[in-house]
Amino acid sequence: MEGGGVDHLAEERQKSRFDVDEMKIVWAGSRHAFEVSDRVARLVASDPAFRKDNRNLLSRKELFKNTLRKAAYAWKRIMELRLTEEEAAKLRFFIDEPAYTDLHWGMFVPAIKGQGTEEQQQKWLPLAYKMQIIGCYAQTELGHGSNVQGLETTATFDPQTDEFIINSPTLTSSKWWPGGLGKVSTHAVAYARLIVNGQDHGVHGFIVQLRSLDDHMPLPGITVGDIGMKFGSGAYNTMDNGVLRFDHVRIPRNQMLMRVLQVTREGKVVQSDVPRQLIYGTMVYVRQTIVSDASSALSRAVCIATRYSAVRRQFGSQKGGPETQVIDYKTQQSRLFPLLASAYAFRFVGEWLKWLYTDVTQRLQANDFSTLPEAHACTAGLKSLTTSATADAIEECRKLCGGHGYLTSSGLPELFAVYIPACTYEGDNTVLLLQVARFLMKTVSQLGSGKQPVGSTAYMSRAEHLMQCRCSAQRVEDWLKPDVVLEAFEARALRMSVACAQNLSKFSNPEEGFAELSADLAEAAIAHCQLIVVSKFVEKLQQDIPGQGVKQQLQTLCFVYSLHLLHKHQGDFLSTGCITPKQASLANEQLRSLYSQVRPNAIALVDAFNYTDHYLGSVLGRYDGNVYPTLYEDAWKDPLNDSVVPDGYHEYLRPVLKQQLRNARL
Ligand SMILES: CCCCCCCCCCCCCCCCCCCCCCC/C=C/C(=O)SCCNC(=O)CCNC(=O)[C@H](O)C(C)(C)COP(=O)(O)OP(=O)(O)OC[C@H]1O[C@@H](n2cnc3c(N)ncnc32)[C@H](O)[C@@H]1OP(=O)(O)O
Ligand SMILES: Cc1cc2nc3c(=O)[nH]c(=O)nc-3n(C[C@H](O)[C@H](O)[C@H](O)COP(=O)(O)OP(=O)(O)OC[C@H]3O[C@@H](n4cnc5c(N)ncnc54)[C@H](O)[C@@H]3O)c2cc1C
Repeated sequence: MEGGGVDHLAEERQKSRFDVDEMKIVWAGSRHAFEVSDRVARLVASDPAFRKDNRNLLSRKELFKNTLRKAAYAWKRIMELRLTEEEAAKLRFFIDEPAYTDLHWGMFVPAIKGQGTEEQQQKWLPLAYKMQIIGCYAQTELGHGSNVQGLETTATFDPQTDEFIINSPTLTSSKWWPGGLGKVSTHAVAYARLIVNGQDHGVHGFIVQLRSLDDHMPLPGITVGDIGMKFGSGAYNTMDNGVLRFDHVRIPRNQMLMRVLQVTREGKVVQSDVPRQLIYGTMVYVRQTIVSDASSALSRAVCIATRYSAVRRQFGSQKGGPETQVIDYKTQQSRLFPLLASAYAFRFVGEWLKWLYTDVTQRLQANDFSTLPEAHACTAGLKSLTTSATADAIEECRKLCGGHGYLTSSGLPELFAVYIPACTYEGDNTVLLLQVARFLMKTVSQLGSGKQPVGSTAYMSRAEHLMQCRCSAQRVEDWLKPDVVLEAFEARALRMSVACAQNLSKFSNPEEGFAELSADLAEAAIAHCQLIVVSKFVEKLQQDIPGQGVKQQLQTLCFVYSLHLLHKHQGDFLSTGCITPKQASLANEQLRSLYSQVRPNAIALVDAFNYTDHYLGSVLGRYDGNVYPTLYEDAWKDPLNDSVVPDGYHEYLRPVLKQQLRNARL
């Protein structure tokens, strides 16, 4: 992608045995998606307004103002260039800076679309689309985040005035965390307990104006501000996560989002035939997008670590020749290549999840709610699995880059700091796994009742076979048979779920049992989610994939992903009797051989992500591999090097040195 100087990785690029340009298209999802992405990436990289290499040097105030500037400029460019929604989303992606716009477009707008009536959508969406109002998603409170039903903010209907009174009755009911709330949003979709005639109808969404559209001052009864610095110096501090308190704020009745439940002028509460879980619908949408984001963050870290591993040399010089590239160490390969394979695996499962989400949305519009539980379980489970794996992987990539990985200029510390809250926001990952476990226990309990499991649990319909089958792998090559691998993952997932269900049945109180067994249940949920990822990778390979050697590379990566998981979790596979110790050892032998096949293609496989140097933001991951001179030059740019003798020398250093001198003389 980058052009110019000497390419230190040219030799590596020549080693590859597949058509990188075709792989770029597979990675992007289609030729059209590739072209859009490539064009917008170049647009951002070439515009100095989107410079980001100074983020760590700015104070919080400067950083935030800089983000406001970028967002305004981005919006201006979107208008000037008449960018489509797809192009605007790519623009945001390559600008690579969390901002209030994420919550406006990613949660406020979808909440109104998903939970508002036609009339409400017609009123609010045009304003939001033109950014004449800016909104956030104010659900979490100081006292409750995971337990949404435990929220304390109230929305009490006043029949006299046809209004709701929004109130924060306690300190713990203060809204806490919503992005874009602290300093920017003019409006919020705020979640509050609906109280009508003294009766509590649970949590619902309300559109509340927070700030004046004239001078941006908070409206009467509103207390609002930023919650303070977060992990890392630049990182997520570009976002104004906020605190919000309501003191009996009045809003018109028609600002309650009423697709699920209506409150009439007379104060009658009318339940529509839409299930109340739709109130959680925005979270389902965002969890789905987070899975695709995981493959982006992971591929970015892997790209940096892979390129640098090919540049970096340590030990092994023969007769004064060059030392060994660290990428040639088997330990480096066994740590790095599964992460490379995971990036591709998450990409494909993300594509599938997007399809599933689109499908469920279309069904919901036609009042078919049957696939909602499946969509919830898949989005929750895959969000949890992919974000946990990605957060761990970014840190692993830092370690794979040795000492230089710890430098800000490697790009990895900031990526880590920005990424890790994904394990918490949109649902704590453990809480989400337990949602999947509930879904699995329900499915297992219905086996044999005549109700056929469908979708991601369809494999459970072969329970009789999967509970007793023995893995057929007898030779190393057998682990390259998709059916053999898939069956091992299916049997493991089912047996772990069934074991949990059997243990649960020993408890007279199911909720007590669920709490007691929750650690095992979370593991069963992970096994199920890993199976989904493996099976979607295998399905991807059944498609027609053009390009010389492209499909073969993907096959290799698919087996690296699967066999690496099998090796890592071999305790599960062995204890459930899905494979024997001998078969585990054969699988590991196959894995080693696959690493050797990945090695010559590694650089080309990360080039296929088509990341610009601007987006990567890493000296170690530069396309041309020209790492050392750039590291050296960059060091001198640090403000500490502005003066040869540091500020503070005369006050704090010289006296100490002089003191030592006197002591030494004594
Ligand atoms: C400078 C740059 C400028 C660029 C400018 C460019 C401008 C233009 C750009 C345009 C494009 C931009 C695009 C941006 C896109 C960005 C994407 C967004 C980014 C997101 C950032 C993240 C911010 C974070 C936000 C948040 O965190 S919001 C808060 C999230 N909170 C949670 O997730 C809470 C977790 N808790 C829960 O979900 C629930 O409470 C619970 C499920 C854990 C428990 O709930 P409850 O107690 O009610 O439930 P039960 O366990 O009893 O279950 C009851 C039944 O309901 C089912 N259920 C539960 N949840 C759901 C669900 N979600 N859907 C369906 N069904 C659900 C259960 O299964 C139970 O069912 P059953 O009864 O059948 O068993
Ligand atoms: C960067 C960031 C941005 C955010 N943006 C927004 C936003 O825009 N809007 C918004 O409304 N919110 C936002 N949030 C809030 C976020 O959604 C919550 O923090 C998240 O849902 C987790 O909830 P919690 O903080 O209550 O965690 P807790 O539930 O208090 O979790 C603490 C610990 O308890 C464990 N735990 C909790 N319940 C259970 C259980 N039932 N079983 C087992 N273990 C359990 C968890 O696993 C965790 O280890 C944001 C958060 C962050 C960090």
